[in-house]
Amino acid sequence: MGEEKQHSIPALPWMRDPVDVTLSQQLPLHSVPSLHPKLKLALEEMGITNLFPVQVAVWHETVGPGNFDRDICVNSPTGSGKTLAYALPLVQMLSSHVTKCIRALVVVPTRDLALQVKKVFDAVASPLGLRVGLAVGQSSVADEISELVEMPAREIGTCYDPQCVSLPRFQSKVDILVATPGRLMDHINTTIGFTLEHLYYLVVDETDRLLREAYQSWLPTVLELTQSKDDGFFQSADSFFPCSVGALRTRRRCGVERGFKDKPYPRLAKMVLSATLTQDPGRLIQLNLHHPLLLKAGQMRYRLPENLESYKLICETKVKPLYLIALLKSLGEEKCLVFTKSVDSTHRLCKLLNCFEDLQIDIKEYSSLQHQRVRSKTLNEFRKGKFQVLVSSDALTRGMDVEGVRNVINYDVPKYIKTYVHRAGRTARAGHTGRCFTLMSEDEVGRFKKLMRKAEGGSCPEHFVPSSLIEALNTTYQSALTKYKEIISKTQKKPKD
Ligand SMILES: Nc1ncnc2c1ncn2[C@@H]1O[C@H](COP(=O)(O)OP(=O)(O)OP(=O)(O)O)[C@@H](O)[C@H]1O
Repeated sequence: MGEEKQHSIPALPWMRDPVDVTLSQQLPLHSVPSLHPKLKLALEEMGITNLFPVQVAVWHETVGPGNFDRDICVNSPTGSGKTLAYALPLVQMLSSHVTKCIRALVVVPTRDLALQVKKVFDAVASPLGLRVGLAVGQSSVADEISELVEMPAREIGTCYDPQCVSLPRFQSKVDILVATPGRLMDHINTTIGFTLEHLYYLVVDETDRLLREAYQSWLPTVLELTQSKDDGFFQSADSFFPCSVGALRTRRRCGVERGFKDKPYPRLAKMVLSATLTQDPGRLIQLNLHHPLLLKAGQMRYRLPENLESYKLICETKVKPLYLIALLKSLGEEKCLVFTKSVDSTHRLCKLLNCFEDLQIDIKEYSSLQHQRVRSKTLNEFRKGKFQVLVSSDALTRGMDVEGVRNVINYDVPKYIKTYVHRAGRTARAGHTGRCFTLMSEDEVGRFKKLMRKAEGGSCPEHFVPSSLIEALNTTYQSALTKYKEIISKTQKKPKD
């Protein structure tokens, strides 16, 4: 709740004077200073001709004159291109010195998001000879390990006892690791040969979400593991098996710490990003940021995408499904994402919608109750346009980039502006247009208006569905309701003893 409070002046001094990203212009690739020709080519193959403002600003602070002297915090709208904003400088900076060890770690909150981020990295990293790995628990641990760590050939008589004089040499197979916190911790705790000792860069995407949930203390663990050898942490040989680059001393970027009279010290360079970056000092302190620089879009704390139109649709609660169907019908064949308040509501709504006769709209459910494989399959089919409407709880709100989603519908009014920002942000991405409709009763209008005032671009006129459409669907709705109630009562009937 505390985080949702509107702080007009952030408590942290460095947050009060941000670089306004909206003042940067898009930049054609040929004008991007120092852009590696292979990276330029890779971007062109992705259909990218210009860098977006946030990408230009981050480039300037990392590869450009900023020289990554400060840790970078990015607060820019959904769909503004934050993934490439960090992927491009990381890939360019890592490509100058090729050695196989994990030198960049990107942590994201969910598996589907990690898969999406890896895809972006693959497109730009492989042309520069860099490999990207995944630690997300999509496959078995053994399969994942075999993709990440090169096992030493076992010779007769060798053992993996750390006390043993001739230690086996493990080697990382990847340069960049995209991970979710849970599986990352599994590898840290149990995978022999997995080390973050050589990490230069740490990216925490969807920072506010990741900082809210501690996930077995992943962040303090990563920070501790990547501390300078001078701190003595790595001097205990029995904590880790060395990798083949063990002799190579990681030369991280130097930062000049105040109070140490220009004495440089090795530091892990960090980038943290979100469309709704927390301002809570208690949360941000966990990141141990080095003279952080805030790159922010616009004046207000929350900003909606420029080409997003928000509408409210007022109806009585008991006829919400009918209005939803009428709205979906009126939107024709456009791809829509419908958000509900919970996993249960998603399931119930989907069941009810599928009781409508002759609806001629394909509707599927995406929920955390489903097995990951089912979820990923549903998402892939939705991406490919195999069905039109996906109903989801907030499991899908963060970061997911599905091409062609023209409409987002809030079946339930979001409680917080952050939730609205992330849900609505599944459309109107990368400069495209999009609409977000929120269904609500008269009673909810006041609270919703108050909520929307917290976001830049939060004007929200009323949308009307033609009453003729509502009337035409009413009979079908009544029979769908009856059918739905029958199904529910059947499933709830307990078997007799
Ligand atoms: N320079 C560019 N030119 C054209 N398209 C781009 C460019 N950069 C990114 N995109 C596209 O914009 C879309 C949104 O990018 P991305 O997913 O990185 O946004 P985001 O800011 O991380 O959003 P969110 O906050 O929702 O995670 C993607 O489809 C991506 O391919």
